[in-house]
Amino acid sequence: MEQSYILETRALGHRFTDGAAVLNDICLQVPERSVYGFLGANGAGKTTTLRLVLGLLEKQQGEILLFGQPFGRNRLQALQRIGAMIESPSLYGHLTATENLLVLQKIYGCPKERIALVLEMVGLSATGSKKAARFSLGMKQRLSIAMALLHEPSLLILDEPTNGLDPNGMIEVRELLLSLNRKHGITIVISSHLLGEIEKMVSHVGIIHSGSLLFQGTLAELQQQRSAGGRLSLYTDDQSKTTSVLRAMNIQATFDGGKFTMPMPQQEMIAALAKELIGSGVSLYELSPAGNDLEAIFMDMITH
Ligand SMILES: Nc1ncnc2c1ncn2[C@@H]1O[C@H](COP(=O)(O)OP(=O)(O)OP(=O)(O)O)[C@@H](O)[C@H]1O
Repeated sequence: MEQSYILETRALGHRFTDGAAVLNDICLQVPERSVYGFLGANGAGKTTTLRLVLGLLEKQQGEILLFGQPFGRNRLQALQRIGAMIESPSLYGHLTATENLLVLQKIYGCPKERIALVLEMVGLSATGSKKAARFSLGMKQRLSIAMALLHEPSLLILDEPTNGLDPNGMIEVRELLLSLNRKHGITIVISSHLLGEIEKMVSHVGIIHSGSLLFQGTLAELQQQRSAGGRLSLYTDDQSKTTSVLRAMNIQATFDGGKFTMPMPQQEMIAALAKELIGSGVSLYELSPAGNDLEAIFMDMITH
């Protein structure tokens, strides 16, 4: 059975006036109830893609499908089901959290009760008469997310919501998004230029570089892709004895920065290597995958 996507783009392309193409053939596939991390360095094309998806930029090339329907035809119905935060949050600094939400509630015409509900969802119920201008950046981000949630969207599109946050603020936003996804079943598309910031919350990843999608799949698939070409790192107390053991076992390794690295051997070979080293009186400090974290995968993909 063909998988259905809550958001799909087909061969999406874009070029700003007089400029070179900034998006080429972007085919995003965002499964329902996923947390989709849209990753790319500054200028890769994330914001442009998301603006096109939200109809904030006029589509030039390709197709956009939202909730299984072509975007152009069902624009308003689709937008009513999407909450978005593109670039920095725009809040009224002289108003409280509730007052900021009241402004939007009147525009959307949604029930007033939603205000207390979304404040609860983002953990801002207790901010009372405090004006938004006096909120921390993390609180401002959460208020913006509350605003995006007011009309009960089933898809949330957030452009770099952790930008500029300190580690605590990032954890706050991450936990909030995870609970929105798990408890309320909201599909989330979140863009970031830092994989480390979002890898703990995403189920799917799309990596964009210079306007082209380099990878798309589950987080596990991304990790597998890396392990296939992975390396093993070895750190011992005795370089010369270790070199002899490696030679005797016919393992090609390089020595750099106090550690040996080698192409990832089969599991049995790793066990045999550990046994041989210990048997030769070598102290084994570390035997682990090298450069296998997601940040390394990401850097590897965008530099090759
Ligand atoms: N209004 C515009 N006019 C001309 N070029 C633009 C415009 N907006 C973006 N660009 C260019 O399009 C490319 C993609 O920009 P975009 O903002 O989509 O990247 P991004 O991945 O969101 O990066 P960032 O993380 O810096 O926001 C960049 O080269 C950018 O300079």
